[in-house]
Amino acid sequence: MARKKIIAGNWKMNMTPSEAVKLVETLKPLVANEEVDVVFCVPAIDIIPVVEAAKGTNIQVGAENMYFEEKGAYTGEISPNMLVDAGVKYVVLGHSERRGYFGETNEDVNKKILKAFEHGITPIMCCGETLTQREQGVTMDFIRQQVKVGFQGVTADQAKTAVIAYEPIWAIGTGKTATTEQAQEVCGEIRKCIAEIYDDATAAAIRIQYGGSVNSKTAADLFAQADIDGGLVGGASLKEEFGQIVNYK
Ligand SMILES: O=C(CO)COP(=O)(O)O
Repeated sequence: MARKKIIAGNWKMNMTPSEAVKLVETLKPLVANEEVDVVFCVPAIDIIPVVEAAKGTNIQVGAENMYFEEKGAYTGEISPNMLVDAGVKYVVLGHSERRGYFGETNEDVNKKILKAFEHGITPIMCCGETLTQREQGVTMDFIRQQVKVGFQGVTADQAKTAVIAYEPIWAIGTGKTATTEQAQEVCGEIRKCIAEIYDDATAAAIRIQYGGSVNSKTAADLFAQADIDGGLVGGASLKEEFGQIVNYK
């Protein structure tokens, strides 16, 4: 069965709650497309107003992070239950900004992925290499490790529903999109890695996005690649352009 494309916006640390509601109102008619899954991953404080503003539309709401404990003395963190109760369906985990600025390890990401599944939230696990790693030819070794550790203890049935976002760090926020060939090559390798960990059926079901300076000009070519099932979009998800990306065909 063909995989349904999933096109997600990652707002990062942008949009106050009132700005968020305005943006949803603007984008609502533009992102209408039942053929793809449309997800807005928004800052924690925007989740409740965005869920409310998106009611009755095809927009699903995601979080940008989540903690791996159920509750308790973890000042500043957000639990899976809180997200579920607020109406969240997806959570971005292991974004390179969280790994880079906040020290998240593959092991942390793994704990979060397991917790997300336990609560019925679909993880969007990010992976991707730095420019130095690409130049050194260790891109796939690095990503394989991120995927292997990230998915430790995840069952095949869970993995089938997961989303992996391949985001080369050198392409994030730089305006430098990976070429379609580069993006397809790595996404194809990630799918092979899933086949090795699980089996062909799991590899065929899991959705793999590309992220890194995706825009309305590059989306169609990227999303037409055999192993690219959509995108994780930063900057362009905050603009009307996101409507063109969702309706890339
Ligand atoms: O990090 C990204 C999405 O998670 C990509 O961000 P940009 O689309 O702004 O490059």
